[in-house]
Parts: sequence; C-alpha cells; structure tokens
Amino acid sequence: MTAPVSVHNATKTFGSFTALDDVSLDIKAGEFIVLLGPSGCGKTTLLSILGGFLSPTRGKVTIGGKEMTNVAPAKRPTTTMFQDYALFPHMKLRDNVGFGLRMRGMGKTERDEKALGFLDLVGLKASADRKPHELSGGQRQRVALARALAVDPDVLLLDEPLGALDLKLRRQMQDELKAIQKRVGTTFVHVTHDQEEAMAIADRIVVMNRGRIEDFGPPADIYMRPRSLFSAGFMGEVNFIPGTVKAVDQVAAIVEIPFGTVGLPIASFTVSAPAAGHAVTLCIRPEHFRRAGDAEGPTVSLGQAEVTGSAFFGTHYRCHLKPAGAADMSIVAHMPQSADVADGQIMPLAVTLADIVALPSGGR
Ligand SMILES: Nc1ncnc2c1ncn2[C@@H]1O[C@H](COP(=O)(O)OP(=O)(O)OP(=O)(O)O)[C@@H](O)[C@H]1O
Repeated sequence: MTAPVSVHNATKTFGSFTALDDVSLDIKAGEFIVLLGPSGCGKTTLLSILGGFLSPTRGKVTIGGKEMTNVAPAKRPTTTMFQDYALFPHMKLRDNVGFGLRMRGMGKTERDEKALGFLDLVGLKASADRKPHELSGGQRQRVALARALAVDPDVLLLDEPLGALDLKLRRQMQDELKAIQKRVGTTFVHVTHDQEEAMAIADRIVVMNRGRIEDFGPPADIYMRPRSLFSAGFMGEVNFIPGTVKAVDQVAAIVEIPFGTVGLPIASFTVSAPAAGHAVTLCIRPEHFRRAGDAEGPTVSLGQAEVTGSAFFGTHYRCHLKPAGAADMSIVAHMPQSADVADGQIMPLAVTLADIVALPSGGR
C-alpha cells in the first residue's frame, strides 16, 4: 500500500530551541523522498513527527488524507526503520521478517508465506532458515528492510538506514533500495546527510538547514537550479561569485562581478527577479567552466584566468584558477581530460549561460 503525506506549518521546539521551523511539505503517494542536510538540521525531528514519535509544537501532519498529528506510532500506517535496526538474534530470518505479522495475529502458514515473499524481494529467500549472526552487515540490513515492509505500511520512514555500512556496500545498497522501492511502490521517506546517497535514490530531495526547508525537488533540479546558496553548496562543489545588478531589461540583466561584467538572461535568477542595485551571487559548478571556444550554446566570457594549480582526476583536471583583475579570487574548474593544462598557463574562460544560476546574496 502507499499514501501521500502532508506536513502543514510544523514547528518543533525543545525549550527555547527551535528544531523545526514552520515546515510544510507535500509528498505524493509512492514517492521516494530524501530528507538531506547537515547534522542537527532537523531531519530526524521531522521524520519522528511523521512516525508519531514526536508531536509538533504547532502544525499538523496528514497521511493518506487523514489527520495523524497526535496519533500514536502503532496506530499510523507508517513503519520506521532505524539505523540501529535490531534483528532478534535467536530467530531465523523468516521469523524475524514475520514477527510484525505475528504481533498482528496472522496465522503461521500465511505469515511464513508472506515472510518468504519479502525475503525473496531482498534476495535472501534461500537464507530463510539462517540466523542474523550468519549474515553480513548488508544482508542484515536487507532483512530489516524486509521486516519493515512485511507489515505493509503505506509509508516507510528510514532514518540513516545505510549509515553503518562501509562506502562500497552503501553504494550497492542504495541501488537495491531504490529498485525495491520501485517494485513495492510504498512511499519512502529516507534521512541522510550524504548528498551522493540522496542523488542516487531520491525522486525528490528535501534540503534542510537549521530547521527549515531550503530546497525541494528532483536531484537534477536541485543540482542545476538550486533555490538557495546553502542548497547549491550542499549539493556538491560550487563557485560563488559575488556580483551587483547594474541594469535590467525584459530579457536580461547586466551583472558586475569582480573580474568583469556579464549579461545574464532573466531565467538565470531562479528565486527573485533581478533589480538594479541588488547584490547577487552567481553559482557556477566546476564542470561548467570551459576554455573559451570550447563552450557550447550561448556562452558568457569571463575573461582570462591563470592556472595556479591543477591535479589529474582521471575523468578531468581539477584546476585552481585566478581570474585576471581579481587577485584575491580563486575558482575551481574542471577541464577535460584532453585539455593541455599547466600551472602558470593563461586561458580564456567561458561558461554556457544556461549553467549559471544567480541567487540573492546574504540570507540566513
Ligand atoms: N529531545 C530533544 N531535546 C532537545 N533538543 C533536541 C532534542 N531532539 C533534537 N534536539 C535538537 O534539535 C536539533 C535537530 O535534531 P535532529 O536530530 O532532528 O537533527 P538531524 O538533522 O537528524 O541531525 P543528525 O544528522 O545529526 O541526526 C539538534 O540541534 C538537536 O540537538
């Protein structure tokens, strides 16, 4: 089963501290949502409010269109899978997975059949008679997932479920988790502070910071068209170039930056329309810089820059560049593998216009 989830203006305070600050969110049935943000930003608090382990100080939660704000966890159509998922050590996997069904009074034959079906889903049917200590960390994690899904929640809440796994296994489990979610169609809300994990699994990512939602959208949108400087910086490496809007007409704005003047289409301003005098920050990902002449489509020239350092990364050179006329600025740019990059070299820089996002400077 599956259900949509809505959070309406939820605030959670602990004494004088506001852990969640007026958060609203609409999740569609069957979506894989990731709550992403640094430690302490309120991800677990929001997940706990969805699961019923915490009540919001203000605001409300609906699941499947029904108000759930003060409904106990066991009475919600949700299951929460914690990072330190505890399997019962003395029970076979089939009994671990069937445990929740037993608690709900399901008979042994039916329960066993269902448990085997979910073990099959996570690729462990052949191990149904083994016990947890005979499994690897990744396998135990899969059993925990099978157990959580066996009770047929409308919404599965996952709190850093891959946090205890090593990096390689983590990446593998991300792919599996996504594939399983697509097969069962249950709404998943998954907490992580790992941006790559979020991109690997999410249909939509909720970027959180200091108790608020900074950005919400598909991974590619958040990466390419971030709606806040925090979001841009959290979703991978980015260069922030300060600027001032000098003039605006109906199609473009002229922005003065420390090493020149650029004309940007209005569409580059993703959050608020540009106005003369506004301080803006141009966000440019390292892979979007090109040597002038190599850039595709309509481009903006950023003048000459000196290579002050470079390292070969296999797929590209990662370069530090100093733009002419901006002695105290350093830009990180990726140049193609084929580029002949050397320290001290001067290169004319350009960026495809569509790859520049201009956001209001300042903020929280
Ligand atoms: N019961 C509590 N009493 C007081 N403060 C709390 C309580 N629970 C959480 N907080 C505070 O609220 C803030 C948000 O906590 P939360 O656990 O939601 O963060 P998080 O984003 O999940 O972080 P992490 O990735 O470290 O788990 C933190 O500053 C935390 O110290």
